[in-house]
Amino acid sequence: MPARQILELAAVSKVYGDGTTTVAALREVDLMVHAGEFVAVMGPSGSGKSSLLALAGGLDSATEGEVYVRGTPLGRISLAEKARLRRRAVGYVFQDYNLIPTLTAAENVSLPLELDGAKPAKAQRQAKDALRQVGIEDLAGRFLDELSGGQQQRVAIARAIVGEKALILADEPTGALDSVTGEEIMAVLRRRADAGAGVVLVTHEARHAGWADRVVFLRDGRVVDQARAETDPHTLLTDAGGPAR
Ligand SMILES: Nc1ncnc2c1ncn2[C@@H]1O[C@H](COP(=O)(O)OP(=O)(O)OP(=O)(O)O)[C@@H](O)[C@H]1O
Repeated sequence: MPARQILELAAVSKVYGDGTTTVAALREVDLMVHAGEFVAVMGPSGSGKSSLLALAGGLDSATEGEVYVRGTPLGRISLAEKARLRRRAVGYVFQDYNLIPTLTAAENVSLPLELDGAKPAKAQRQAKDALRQVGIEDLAGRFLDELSGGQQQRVAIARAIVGEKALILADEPTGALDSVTGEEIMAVLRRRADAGAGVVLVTHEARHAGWADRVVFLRDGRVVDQARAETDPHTLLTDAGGPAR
């Protein structure tokens, strides 16, 4: 049986702005991520990595092409349906965390589940488990402003993995973490993929890409290379100076 498709970008282009000030952030990108697959996206600054992730998570819309999450075309459903799909199926780690400062760590993680109708006791249990996976279970009752930057980043990761999301999208999720904790987070993402999630990680760190099944390399909004992770990701970085496709 073919692996279940979790995410597909089909000829997706993204243009920001209009008139004379347009920026083509993505150009006809095709990408498929299956259940159980961990894909790393690498590329120079401005190559379109965050744009790709935002489109995959339904936070922004494609200018051309279509994004499918579990087979649902995001461009052809209502905003309410998109919000529901995002809450249920997609975990997103934002670069700037996007946490709610007036809530505790545990509340930040359980809130999306409760908004989606989960019973509070179950949501709190799942939140605690997610915090345990990222190594900060003991900080569950702390408010956000009582946490360090790295601890807040771990709360953001816990919120993305809670409730067994089908698709986990992580934009540079370890910037505030020391290298040992960063590796632990990679192991958490790897485990989520092994349990059946599709995982897409944007990273500058070749070391982290080593946890992925596949590395997608972007340049000027185009996919220029896809390598199995056995390829040393450094090779991709040094090849970046070659001609665009
Ligand atoms: N909201 C926006 N409005 C206008 N241009 C944008 C917007 N967001 C991104 N861009 C432009 O689109 C291009 C791709 O940006 P994007 O943030 O996706 O790249 P990136 O590879 O994630 O970069 P970095 O590694 O620096 O985070 C860049 O030229 C950027 O300036």
